[in-house]
Amino acid sequence: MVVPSPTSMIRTKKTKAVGIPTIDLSMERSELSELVVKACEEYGFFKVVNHGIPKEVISRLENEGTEFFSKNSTEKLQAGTSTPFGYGCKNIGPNGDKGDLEYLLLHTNPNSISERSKTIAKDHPIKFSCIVTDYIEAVKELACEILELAAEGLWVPDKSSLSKVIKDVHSDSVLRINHYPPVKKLSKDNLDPSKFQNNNNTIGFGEHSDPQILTILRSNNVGGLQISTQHGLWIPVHPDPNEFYVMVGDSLQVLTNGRFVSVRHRVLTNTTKPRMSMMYFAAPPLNWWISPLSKMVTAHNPSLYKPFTWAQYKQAAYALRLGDSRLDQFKLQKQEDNTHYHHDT
Ligand SMILES: C=C1C[C@]23C[C@@]1(O)CC[C@H]2[C@@]12CCC[C@@](C)(C(=O)O1)[C@H]2[C@@H]3C(=O)O
Ligand SMILES: O=C(O)CCC(=O)C(=O)O
Ligand SMILES: [Fe+2]
Repeated sequence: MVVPSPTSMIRTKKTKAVGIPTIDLSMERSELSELVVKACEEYGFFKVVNHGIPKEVISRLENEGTEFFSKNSTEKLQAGTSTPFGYGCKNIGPNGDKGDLEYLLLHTNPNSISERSKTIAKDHPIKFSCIVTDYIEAVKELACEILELAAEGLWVPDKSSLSKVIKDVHSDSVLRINHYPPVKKLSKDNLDPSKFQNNNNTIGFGEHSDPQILTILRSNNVGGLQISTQHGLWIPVHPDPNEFYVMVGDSLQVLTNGRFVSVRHRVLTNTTKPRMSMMYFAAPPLNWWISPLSKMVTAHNPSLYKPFTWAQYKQAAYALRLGDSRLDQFKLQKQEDNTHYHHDT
């Protein structure tokens, strides 16, 4: 069932109610797949309930995050600075983007996790590594389930055409744990009403879309996340520590030939409480080609994008600023005959 969550309901100037869809995964499959497609088309964002991920899998990772971020900065820096993996503070990405946060960015490859665990959790690396791996396995399953429902709802002949990409052992998926300390100070910047709707807050994580296929997000009970509608209206997302939010990434927008939209989002900091969020960014292997699924391309609906590999897209993303529309450089001109750019599925 898609229900607008009351706390995220806001009214536009036209007094139209907008609410973030909530999808109950215990529902009947054919109905579910339609709801997933609808939410991905309208918002590129939805909440899932009855996801089946045990509470302990989530709380163990949350406790590890709390323990890590409560260390002093010298200790945290010993985890290795984010280039791109490791510990980062204030700096987001390589091009000068700043946020009021600190984070741990980990590749989901098991060898990479066990290596990083030795510096992140020096006194219990094996336990840390198991907790991170268990969480990743659980959210990967959830991401696959959602991608299979999406494929079913789109009537793609091979239901696993999207999920198999992130199940691949060479998948380039990433886990990020963000910690936003409370920010009280009012700077000149956040008094500019053209920039932010809530001028009591500073930007924790600037506006952007995620480049990957799908993001599975979970946070503690502290809000701050906002999503942008396709009309540019910012909607606050109510925090729910027991549930997950799903975001369509740029790559899924391309795979569906623009039918699904990657959601632009940002985080405003809280003035009193720290926010902690965990994101699993489901990505293909580096050498994997991203282009619209053949089912999504017809003579009337030609391909909107030039094919590119995930490595090429990542390179483009890392060359740009956080908020840049990095898909623009892969868009095809409308008049070109581009029906042949698609995957054979
Ligand atoms: C400024 C940047 C940070 C980012 C890489 C980028 O150059 C542009 C995209 C950013 C983003 C957003 C989603 C999660 C993330 C890990 C990713 O893959 O792309 C971040 C990158 C990052 O924080 O390093
Ligand atoms: O911290 C959050 O809630 C979202 C952060 C985010 O968008 C990101 O890390 O890509
Ligand atoms: Fe994001």
